[in-house]
Amino acid sequence: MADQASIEQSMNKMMSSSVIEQTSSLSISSQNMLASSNAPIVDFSVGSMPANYGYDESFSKEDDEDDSNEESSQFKPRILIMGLRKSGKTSIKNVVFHKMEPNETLFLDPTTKTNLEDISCCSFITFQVYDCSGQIDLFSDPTCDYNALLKGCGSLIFVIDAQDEDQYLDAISCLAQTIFRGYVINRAIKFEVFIHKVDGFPDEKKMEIYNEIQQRATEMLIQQDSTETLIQKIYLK
Ligand SMILES: Nc1nc2c(ncn2[C@@H]2O[C@H](COP(=O)(O)OP(=O)(O)OP(=O)(O)O)[C@@H](O)[C@H]2O)c(=O)[nH]1
Repeated sequence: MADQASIEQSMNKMMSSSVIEQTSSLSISSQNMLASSNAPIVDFSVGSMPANYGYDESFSKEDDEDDSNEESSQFKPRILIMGLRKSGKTSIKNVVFHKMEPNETLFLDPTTKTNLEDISCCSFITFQVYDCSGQIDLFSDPTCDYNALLKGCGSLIFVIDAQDEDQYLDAISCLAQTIFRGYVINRAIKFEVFIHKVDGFPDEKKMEIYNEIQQRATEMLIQQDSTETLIQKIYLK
């Protein structure tokens, strides 16, 4: 099992890479999202992964020790990258994990199916990254077992293209749907929203986009919450 401090270090590295430096990150804690109003606030940050980060609740350390290498590989911490088409998911993955030059991302082909990759930062830091295709809706694709995918997911990164005004509202709506459905399947998922492609925008515009996404996503989540629970806190990081 990977050392938590090392995973933390590698994730922090990921967050400081060049692509993400140009990306405003709005982090939403699922525990806070739909928690009842008197529940404690549990802030999530990249530096605070729980011990069972990315594992099914049913998975225990003993299970890991008993399993063969092949079997235990399915219990590696998992990160899911989702978002509409051309939002920049594969670019982020390649720049962060494969040291691709940002300008080379111009030539990436569209992702047509969910790509799973094992990432090894060193011999004992490994995790899995799922790059989902923005061309298909994960929740209505009969070939995708989204239940299993989300159940074993520790963190879900949703990428929004800040430059694509045509898909902007659709992206926020998809984000709200994804959070809502993901939370039903796995309450431990940590949701990270990357407001991407803000390079070239003045700070004022960045903040405008940031606030709009936060506000609209909050409204949509409140609408979808059929119980009496409320979004308790959304915070910026
Ligand atoms: N301006 C700008 N463009 C970017 C950035 N990151 C990625 N892009 C461009 O966005 C386009 C789409 O990037 P992809 O990574 O293929 O997007 P995707 O979300 O994986 O797309 P699908 O395969 O359709 O799901 C490419 O032309 C990238 O060069 C960024 O930070 N800024």
